[in-house]
Amino acid sequence: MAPNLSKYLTKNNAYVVAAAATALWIISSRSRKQKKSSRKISKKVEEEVKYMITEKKQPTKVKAYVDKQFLKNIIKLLKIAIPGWNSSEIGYLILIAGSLVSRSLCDIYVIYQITKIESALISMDKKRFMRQLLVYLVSLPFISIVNNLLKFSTGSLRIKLRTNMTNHLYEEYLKNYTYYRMTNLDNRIVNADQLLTVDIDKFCDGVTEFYCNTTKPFLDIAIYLYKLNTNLGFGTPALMVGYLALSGVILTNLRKPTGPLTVIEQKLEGEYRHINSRIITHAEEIAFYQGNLKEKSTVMASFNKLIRHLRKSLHFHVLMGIIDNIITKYFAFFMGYIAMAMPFITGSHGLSQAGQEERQRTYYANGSMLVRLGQAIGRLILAGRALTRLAGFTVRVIELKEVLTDLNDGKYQRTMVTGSKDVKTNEGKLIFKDKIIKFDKVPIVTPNGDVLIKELSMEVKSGMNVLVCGPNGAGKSSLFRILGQLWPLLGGELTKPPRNKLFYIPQKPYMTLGSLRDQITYPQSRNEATRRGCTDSKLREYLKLVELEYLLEREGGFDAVEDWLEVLSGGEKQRIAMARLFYHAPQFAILDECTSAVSLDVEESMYGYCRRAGITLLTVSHRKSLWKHHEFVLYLDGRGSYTFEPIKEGMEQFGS
Ligand SMILES: Nc1ncnc2c1ncn2[C@@H]1O[C@H](COP(=O)(O)OP(=O)(O)OP(=O)(O)O)[C@@H](O)[C@H]1O
Repeated sequence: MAPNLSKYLTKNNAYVVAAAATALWIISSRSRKQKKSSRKISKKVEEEVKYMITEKKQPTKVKAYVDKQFLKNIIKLLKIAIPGWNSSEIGYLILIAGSLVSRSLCDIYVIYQITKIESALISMDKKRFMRQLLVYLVSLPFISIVNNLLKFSTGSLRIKLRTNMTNHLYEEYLKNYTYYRMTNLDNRIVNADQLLTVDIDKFCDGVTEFYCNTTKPFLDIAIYLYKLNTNLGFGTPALMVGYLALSGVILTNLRKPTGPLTVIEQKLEGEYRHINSRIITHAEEIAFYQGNLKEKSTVMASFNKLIRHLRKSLHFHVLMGIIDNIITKYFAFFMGYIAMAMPFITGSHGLSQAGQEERQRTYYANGSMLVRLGQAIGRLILAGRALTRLAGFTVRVIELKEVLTDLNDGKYQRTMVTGSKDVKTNEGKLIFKDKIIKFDKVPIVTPNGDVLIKELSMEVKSGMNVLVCGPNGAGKSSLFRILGQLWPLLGGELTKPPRNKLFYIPQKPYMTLGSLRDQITYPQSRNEATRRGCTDSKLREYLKLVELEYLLEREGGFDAVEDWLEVLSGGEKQRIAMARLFYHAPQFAILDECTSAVSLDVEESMYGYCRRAGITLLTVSHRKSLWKHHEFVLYLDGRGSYTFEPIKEGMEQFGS
């Protein structure tokens, strides 16, 4: 067991080591100089390029330690990931423990079997040697199956945990308008995509890894302690366990920065991904502006920030790795020798009476077990490292979970523009009633707390189209965000039809992933459309009304699947949105400058159809041509005042 190191201490070896160390020192000092100058440049670029919304926030200290709070948080998350005591997840946990026990037992069996083979060999007993070798050979497939059973159970558990977490969080995220509110009303979470995809996965990986890394060593330690205690007495294993406890405490304290480093790493990864995805989304606009160099500087600033952090993290991990190695590997061996020597030196357990061969056999069998005990202790201490990293992911996922819960309860948190007041949420009264929209002293306030209109009162009955106009930034879209329940109702009383009877067509047309049919029936699926009794010939009629029938021939029918946001022109997308409106035929429709790219004659026929179909329109538009389709006009002056009156002959018409 004892390695003989002195044989390596030769003069030639000393020269080689000294030369290697000098070369290493020269290379590392050169690269340090280069890194310093490149870091200076990248830091300068970074300071010039301000790109993330969070940079407005006060820097907060990240707390992600293995402490009481971590325990509370992880229990909360595990309750989601493991739905109950009789769930399949518990089954997998038991299966993992079972396969770990079997693996440890297999290891012990292999130790004994090899000792028996060696003993037969030393005794020159050919028959016994062949028999033991055969027994060993026969047992090999079984041992291999046991080892891979562990792989299967850990893999399955990981998938199960991820599925449960993802289902739960998406359920919350895509409930009502939470996904909208997370980015528009609350600014605690910046890159929800990173959290929902990567961080959840890493959290589940961390949990599974930690469970395996601790269960196996725990079981190993229990089994080996029992065996060693019976073979060599209490002193030997007790010394090792004492060592485990002490080194665990020291390392947990030294590793404290791992959690916060992980949180920052994931945040920076999220920022970097977000900036990259923006380039993909807005490739055409950037290309027309030839904005590649500007985009490159932004993306590189984000990348450099990430790399600087990763480098800092790497230095910390390397340093910790050195300490970990010393404590968990080399010093553990040192302690192992002392523990093993105890019964031999003191002569306890009758070893002084035993013969040379018996002492040798005891040494090999127990020595191997002690090595494995040392390894198990080392692994347990190293599992602490995974735990500190898991603390980082736990902070990220729990923050997402808490923000989702808050948003679903109507609670928002936002860093306010200096000087603005905190926004109180949902203090107004919402009444659902068919065929009427009535604002009664409703304040129009932005999520930043800026009051656009102190109190708005107006009543729109079915059949009375309203044109909404006013300068940019007056609050036209904001008014509809409150009507559409995206923004909170802060006061007064709002009467409106239920959500499904009010349809909103935004300034930027949205096309979903899917077929041409899906674009018209969005957000309803094909099955829902069929259930409603909608046929393809009806859909063709809607396309004809907006003069898009040619798309059917061009794209290959209603089932054609394309990236419609890319394939269709601006005007075509707006016309599809109108066809969508005809399909849904709501009581009221809000048209927020959604026909700006549509030609006048098509616009004319679209408004005519809405009138015939009994869809009441609230239109935001700067086009004079639309006045004739409306009975009332709401004018917001941009300074906090408004007028709401019927459109009369000879009235001054705003717009172009
Ligand atoms: N999510 C938001 N958070 C904070 N402020 C916002 C938000 N959305 C809009 N605002 C602000 O509210 C004000 C009104 O915006 P709104 O979009 O309602 O204007 P609008 O009258 O529709 O303008 P336009 O004619 O340019 O579309 C603007 O000053 C805008 O900056």
